Amino acid sequence: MTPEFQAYPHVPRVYPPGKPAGAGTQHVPVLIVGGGPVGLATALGLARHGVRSVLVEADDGVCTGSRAICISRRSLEIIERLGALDGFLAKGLPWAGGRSFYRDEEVLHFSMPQDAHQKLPPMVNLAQYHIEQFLLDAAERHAELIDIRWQTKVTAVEQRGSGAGLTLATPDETYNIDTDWLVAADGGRSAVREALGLKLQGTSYEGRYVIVDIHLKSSRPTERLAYFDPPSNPGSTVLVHKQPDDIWRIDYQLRDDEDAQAAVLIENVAPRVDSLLAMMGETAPWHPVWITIYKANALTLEKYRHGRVLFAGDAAHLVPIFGVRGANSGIDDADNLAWKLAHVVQGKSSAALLDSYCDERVFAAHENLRHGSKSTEFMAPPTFAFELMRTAVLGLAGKHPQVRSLINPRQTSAIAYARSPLNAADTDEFLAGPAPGSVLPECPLALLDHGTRTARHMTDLVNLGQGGFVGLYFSDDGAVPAELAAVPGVTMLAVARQPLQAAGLCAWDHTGQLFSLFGARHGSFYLVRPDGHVLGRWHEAAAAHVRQALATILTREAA
Ligand SMILES: O=C(O)CCc1cccc(O)c1
Repeated sequence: MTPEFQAYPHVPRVYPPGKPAGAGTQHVPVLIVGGGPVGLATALGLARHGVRSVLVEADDGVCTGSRAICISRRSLEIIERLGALDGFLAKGLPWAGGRSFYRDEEVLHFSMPQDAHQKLPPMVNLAQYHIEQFLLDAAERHAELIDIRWQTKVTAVEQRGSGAGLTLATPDETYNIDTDWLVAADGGRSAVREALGLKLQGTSYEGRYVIVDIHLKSSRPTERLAYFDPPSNPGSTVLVHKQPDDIWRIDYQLRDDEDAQAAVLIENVAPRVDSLLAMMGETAPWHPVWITIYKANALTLEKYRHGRVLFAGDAAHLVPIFGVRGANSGIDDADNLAWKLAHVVQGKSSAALLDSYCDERVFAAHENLRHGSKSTEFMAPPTFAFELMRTAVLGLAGKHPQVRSLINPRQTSAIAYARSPLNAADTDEFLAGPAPGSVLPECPLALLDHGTRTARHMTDLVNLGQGGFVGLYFSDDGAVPAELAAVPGVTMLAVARQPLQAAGLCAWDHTGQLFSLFGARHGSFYLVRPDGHVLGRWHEAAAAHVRQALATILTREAA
């Protein structure tokens, strides 16, 4: 019998059409198109700096259907800075690894980096409507800075030297709006990208996957399960992920000769799900919730800055789902863009800073596409040669651990901007620690704030900068030299072996690990950007080094 569809256990709020702020053409400093995770994260990032934005979204609320499902540790770090983490941790299902099977043999058991240093799980699973809802809840707490206009479509974009003019249409009216800066976070079918006549470049893969969300009660742990040529679905590749609320995501590969329209019909999906669940030993009744079809794309724009228009997320790049770099790379785009755009809007930096958004995030997209393409070529071999290689690897992996790394799904991880034009190149030799452009390694510490001690982690220190730069001065006793403490625009903290002379904020290395993790000695100094990437580091830092590194960013000449 064909199982009955069930609704997702989430009833999204329906918002009325947004309204223009008054009569005539309104002028706003920043207009964000797209109310998905990337648009919301950008608006929240700007709000953190006190920058107002108008966000327009074509739909009447958060998305229906579950799209992205895996949020990485790096994204969670960013989301914490945006003030939205609690819901992600309360609702999301944490996981740290997975298993791959070839026919009926387990050929890989992988773990993502996870140790006692970490504050956040390597990954949490939750539906995209949850992701959007938690970000939206945070945005609604900043209603004075974020003006969200639902049911608002972009029908025309005119680029100007000083910004852009847009025509917006709601079911009730059409109006014009001018903006100094336009952020296009309007997804894979971006209306802004279309209006500007820009094209994504790269590879579109032919292999098709059916994506099914089902409702199923099961006490299985949360892990990534990949089945290659399983007895339940011979010749196919199947991925299984657990989501909150007894929802399960199943992705299975279609044969080349299968008809796409027929493939998404429940009568054709149900037998495959039945046989998969039977193979897995799942006996509880299940119900389909959502079915769609997917083809992997590895595409990007060549530039993400086009004058006053900035592209982010799927509007800028389309990354294969395998390895979960889609939503996660978009959240990273938003994090990189928001502080830079805020600096420009507030007159602290010239518009040229936004070229580094393009440099860094286009570089990141190419890294993501490289890994995502390798994963796709393994999950859905595009040619006979790839197929042959995969069969050989899977056949050998059971007995030969050396080949197992080729099956590893290459899950997303933070990207180091090793060649960023912003980096202050190393002039001192560091034997360990994050190089300029890298993110901070995680480690527990004790934060002392004028005598009060709290348990914290390294990445929490980025938040103490309240959107600005943070200086970490490694010191035996917790004292920071007066000339460093006086550098404007930097929240200065001592990282102390023993906080005997600590005045103000001090990170006490109470477990004795921080100095070696950072390759630091007494006097070493790390300058950290608002997005947690290292700008520069020195063993004997002078205020002049820090001022010079900041000057690359905090210049006010017109671009
Ligand atoms: O585990 C993977 O590599 C992909 C998981 C995933 C992510 C987003 C959508 C989807 O259907 C599966």
